[in-house]
Amino acid sequence: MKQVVIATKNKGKAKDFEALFNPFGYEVVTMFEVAPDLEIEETGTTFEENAILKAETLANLLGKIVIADDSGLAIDALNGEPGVYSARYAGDHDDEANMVKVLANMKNVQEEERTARFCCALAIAGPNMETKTVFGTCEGIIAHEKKGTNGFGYDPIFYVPALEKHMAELSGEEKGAISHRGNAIRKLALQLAELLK
Ligand SMILES: O=c1nc[nH]c2c1ncn2[C@H]1C[C@H](O)[C@@H](COP(=O)(O)OP(=O)(O)OP(=O)(O)O)O1
Ligand SMILES: [Mg+2]
Repeated sequence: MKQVVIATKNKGKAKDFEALFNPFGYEVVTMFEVAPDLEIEETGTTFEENAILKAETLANLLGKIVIADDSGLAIDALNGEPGVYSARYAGDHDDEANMVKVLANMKNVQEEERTARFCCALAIAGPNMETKTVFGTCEGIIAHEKKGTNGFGYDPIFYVPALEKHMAELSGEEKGAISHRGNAIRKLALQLAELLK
């Protein structure tokens, strides 16, 4: 099977990418397989900067084409927080604690003010090519409680009005069709077949 290397150590994210790539005959390979001890510090202040950092670091190490994803949740009532710091919002990469913190900060926010979006910057880097980035978003509403067990991160508290479901109630395929990650990948689609051949 053809392979696509993703510079991630997030198993939920890797599953999202599998739903997006497997139908096209690509196996998803992550840092767990190719560089389990590599720690990439996310020092950027934008999603794009961090995606480029992750993609270029792993591409340089492996000498092959790598895709990286830096993503997060931007909540309007919290001035775009947690944003680039989504993974570290409540401390150290704890999805459960991050959701508790969002729900607490949104406690007194009225329905119409609960708008938010997931954002995803993808970077693709490799030998003898200029690093490219694309950006995708997915609009939704911060719910008052968690619902659903699929997905990862903030999916249980993110309500998707168009589908009348929380993101964590969607299958991988359903999520990919409307997600920030899916929307970003679709912007790369034309180049991907050429780059990953
Ligand atoms: O579809 C999503 N559904 C729910 N939550 C999501 C999603 N997409 C990003 N998020 C949240 C999870 C994490 O709190 C942060 C990503 O942080 P981000 O640094 O990009 O990923 P990460 O550190 O988990 O893994 P890695 O850097 O190894 O790819 O935004
Ligand atoms: Mg990260």
